[in-house]
Amino acid sequence: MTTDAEVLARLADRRPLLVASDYDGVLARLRDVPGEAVPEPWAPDLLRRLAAAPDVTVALVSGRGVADLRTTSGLGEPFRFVGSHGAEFDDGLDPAAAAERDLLVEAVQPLVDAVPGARLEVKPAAVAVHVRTVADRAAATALLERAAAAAGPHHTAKPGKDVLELAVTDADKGTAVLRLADQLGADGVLYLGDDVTDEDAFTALAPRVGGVTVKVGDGDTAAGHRVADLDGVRALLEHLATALGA
Ligand SMILES: O=P(O)(O)OC[C@H]1O[C@H](O[C@H]2O[C@H](CO)[C@@H](O)[C@H](O)[C@H]2O)[C@H](O)[C@@H](O)[C@@H]1O
Repeated sequence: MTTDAEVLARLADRRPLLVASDYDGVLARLRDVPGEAVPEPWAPDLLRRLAAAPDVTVALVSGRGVADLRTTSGLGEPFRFVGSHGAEFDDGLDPAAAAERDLLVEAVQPLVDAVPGARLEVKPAAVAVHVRTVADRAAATALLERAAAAAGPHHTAKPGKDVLELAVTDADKGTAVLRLADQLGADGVLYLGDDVTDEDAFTALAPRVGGVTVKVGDGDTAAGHRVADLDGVRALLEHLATALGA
């Protein structure tokens, strides 16, 4: 960590500081069953260490609903939670979204039931069609296409790792992170993410002075920095904690 060490040292001097991280694939290893994706053993204590530093806020920013994110991660205070790809802040979501989502469930559930290994996850403002455990990859691709068509153009399709989410809002992680940063009056923002929907956050933060974005893993990205995997996330966050004196 040569250049990155300098970047992190400069970031640590900025307060208030927002440390925002995607969950799945960054703080928790990807698993076949979403409910089993618990945090890496090092993550809770390291995040608490960061959050204990003066004027530092740690936020989890996920495609999961906030309630699911809290349950699966086992995390609570003092962290902030942004769920449903930015549609949910800590707790709140427009109740009308649930009714709209139920219509999506009616349209998509029969398609999912027809493909062995596929699973439909029902979230506060979206449904997620999971195909990680579909052995027939052509059938998996076809299912995602059919689900997108069944949802129609008035829903927001968000592709991810072996998943297609169909959301009833057009919220994204970029606007959500900027909103949280503005709420906090943040002078510095760190954002880590591994998936397609994290690109919205990387892009939103790119022009921001004091914004540092980190892509986890391979693939094209708008992020300014990259780490290879979850061990790289751990090293980076430990480095930041040390720079913060935490
Ligand atoms: O924004 P994130 O925190 O990265 O959440 C994105 C989606 O993560 C979950 O799905 C992903 O992780 C699962 C568990 O490891 C894995 O089985 C699945 O293939 C991945 O796509 C979660 O289930 C979704 O609701 C999130 O939107």
